[in-house]
Amino acid sequence: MSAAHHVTGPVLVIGTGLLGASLGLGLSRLGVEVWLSDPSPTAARVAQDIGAGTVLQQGEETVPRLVVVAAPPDVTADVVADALTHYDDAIVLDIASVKGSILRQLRLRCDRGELSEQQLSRYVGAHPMAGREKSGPAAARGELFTAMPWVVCAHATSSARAVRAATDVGIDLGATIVRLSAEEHDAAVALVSHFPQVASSLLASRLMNAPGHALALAGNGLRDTTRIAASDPKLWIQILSHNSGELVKILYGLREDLNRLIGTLEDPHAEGALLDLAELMSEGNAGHARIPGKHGAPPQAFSVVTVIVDDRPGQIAELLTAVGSAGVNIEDLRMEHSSGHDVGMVEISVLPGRSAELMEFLTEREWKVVQ
Ligand SMILES: NC(=O)C1=CN([C@@H]2O[C@H](COP(=O)(O)OP(=O)(O)OC[C@H]3O[C@@H](n4cnc5c(N)ncnc54)[C@H](O)[C@@H]3O)[C@@H](O)[C@H]2O)C=CC1
Ligand SMILES: O=C(O)C(=O)Cc1ccc(O)cc1
Repeated sequence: MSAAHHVTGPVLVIGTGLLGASLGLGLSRLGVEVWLSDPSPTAARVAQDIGAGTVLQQGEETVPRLVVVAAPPDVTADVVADALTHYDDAIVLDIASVKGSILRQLRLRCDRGELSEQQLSRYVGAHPMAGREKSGPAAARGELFTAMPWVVCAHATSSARAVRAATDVGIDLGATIVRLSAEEHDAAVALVSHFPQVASSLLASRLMNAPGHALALAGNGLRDTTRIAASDPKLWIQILSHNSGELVKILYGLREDLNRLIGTLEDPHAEGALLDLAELMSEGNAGHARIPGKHGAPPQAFSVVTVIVDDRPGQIAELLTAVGSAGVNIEDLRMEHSSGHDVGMVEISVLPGRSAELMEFLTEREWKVVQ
């Protein structure tokens, strides 16, 4: 398939894991010529097999217009520097989750004379705020970046051509462009990505020795808050250590809040203790309400219509078809199974103005709507 796009190939993707293969897949589908390279021949072959591009064979030369480095953060600066040196006209972009440490390593190379200013001007950092808990090319999705933020971090001497290319990749992949400096980026992701990862891992680690009967009671609250605890430790060790300065500032604040909470709960009957707890909860409500909705839209509270379905093949598909024929858009969907029962609860989030008519529509068609 070939569609209108801004990126001009050939594009060389170095590192063909989850992110590199997803990017290759997205650009290949638009008709851009994509070459793939990875020290793991298996990762490169799998990426090729899913349609992310063509493996660049050992010793084979290409003249890419754009190089995208999608390697782990630890090696990203080295791979970027090699690409800037080897391909003397290509724009080089990296998509690692941290930006400041990579830029600092590249600047150091300039200071040492290992990289010229002209070479550094062809580099721009980027970061798609899109991913999965899985790694490797087999988990790649061409639409991974659609409607997700794509941060472009131009540095003081990035050329206009390099910034344009980094932006064009995001636009072609359907992402939403955000421009930040590397410092602004690292402070922002420490708060909205790295801290949630640590919080989720800390929370889930409390479950390691939990008795089976306690885990059997787990509901969506626990599943929601521990989802990203399943992330790849190899990658996250690198992300957290590269952005430790920003993350530690947030953890100091958390430590203060935790100390305050522990103090309150140690004596919940003390004067002011309940007010303290109420404040904690309402501060949480206020923070949660500030998280933007889908596609960066303002936060929006949806109404949830809950339907009980039999746990048998085809039920969900029938329910979704019914919602579609009611002409109501599904904003979010989740399903809960109660263990030991052969029914499931489907929670359908819709715009608040549409829930009453959807409930009536489904009830009339004999769906078991929870009133
Ligand atoms: N996983 C996620 O959700 C997100 C990851 N990122 C960033 O994308 C980059 C790649 O992450 P994933 O694709 O998730 O990891 P991955 O583990 O799925 O893939 C990484 C690939 O890099 C290759 N690699 C290792 N050393 C290399 C080297 N020296 N040169 C070239 N390739 C090398 C590996 O063989 C592997 O195929 C990382 O920098 C990560 O911070 C960015 C946004 C989201
Ligand atoms: O799954 C999620 O909620 C994520 O936030 C995924 C993610 C992981 C790492 C990144 O650098 C960017 C995005």
